[in-house]
Amino acid sequence: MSAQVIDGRACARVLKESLSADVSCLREEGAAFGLATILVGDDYGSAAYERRLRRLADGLGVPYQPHPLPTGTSQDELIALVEVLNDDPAVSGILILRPLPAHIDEAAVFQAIDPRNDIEAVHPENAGLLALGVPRFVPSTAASVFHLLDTWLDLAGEDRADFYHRSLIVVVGRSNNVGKPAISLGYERQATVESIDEWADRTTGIGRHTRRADVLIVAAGKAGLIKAEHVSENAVVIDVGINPQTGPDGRVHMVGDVDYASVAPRVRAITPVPGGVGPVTDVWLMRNTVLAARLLAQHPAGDTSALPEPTDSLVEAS
Ligand SMILES: Nc1nc(=O)c2c([nH]1)NC[C@@H]1CN(c3ccc(C(=O)N[C@@H](CCC(=O)O)C(=O)O)cc3)C=[N+]21
Repeated sequence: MSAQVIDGRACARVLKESLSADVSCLREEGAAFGLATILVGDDYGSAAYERRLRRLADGLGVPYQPHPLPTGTSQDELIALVEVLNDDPAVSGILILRPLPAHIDEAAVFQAIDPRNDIEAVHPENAGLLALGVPRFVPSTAASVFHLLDTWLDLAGEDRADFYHRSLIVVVGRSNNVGKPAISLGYERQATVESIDEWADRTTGIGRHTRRADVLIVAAGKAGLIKAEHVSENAVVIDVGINPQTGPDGRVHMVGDVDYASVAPRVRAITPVPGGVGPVTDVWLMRNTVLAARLLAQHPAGDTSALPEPTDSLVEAS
């Protein structure tokens, strides 16, 4: 039996339609909104992602400001740009692409973002709210992982609450932008959550942990890390990895952290790369940009003493 393929592109199309309606609403209301991205240097994955966002913003009619900066940009210059964007009424969401060059202290830059514009929840206030289970913004990649899971459960006729409640979710990778938020979202669903990284068990290997997973979320950034021997037959596998790899034809293409050819025939369901988590992430970021506009409309610039209480309506679509 081969796994069910969880179709990220189809899922993204549905999200995009409802987002289109939200964008029209914002326009009618005359609300200012838009996405600003900052890309320092020329990281391959970040540049590819930035191009995707540019196209999507265009297609949806979301005003888009790209800010490409040279690798040598200083931390002070970067923070100065963030402060300009914080005060720009035409910017509701700010995305700083990672990784930043080594001479820049990421945490210092993230702290400079106005929490109301912080659509990836990298500012300590928003990261803290997420960890406490009352998120203002849910970071787009982790949000997409659980949106795909929720949607697949509905299609499979599984009761969401019951499924999560009896499931062990194993998250491979502990990054601030994917692994840690995914753990929080798993907790929120009352699942049992285990967090490991690729070094979790140098002597016995990661299989001892991953083989027990009902849901395996892989965000380690290592091509082909998860092979058939690492998964159980009932597992639902979500592959967050997007690793550039040069094919025999000399062209670069993206591969996941899961060795799809060996794993897919063995498990219950799996997301492909490309066409899995990635396309949903793109749309979710736009969605957060629209949510940020609503938040800003309620609390205009200068009103920093009264940051809004996070509410459910600003967090989850369904
Ligand atoms: N602060 C920050 N947040 C990020 O979320 C972030 C980042 N920095 N830096 C770069 C990586 C990369 N990333 C991608 C997201 C979607 C696709 C995507 O949609 N990929 C398509 C196409 C892949 C292909 O080209 O074959 C797919 O998976 O189907 C790709 C890459 C987000 N990143």
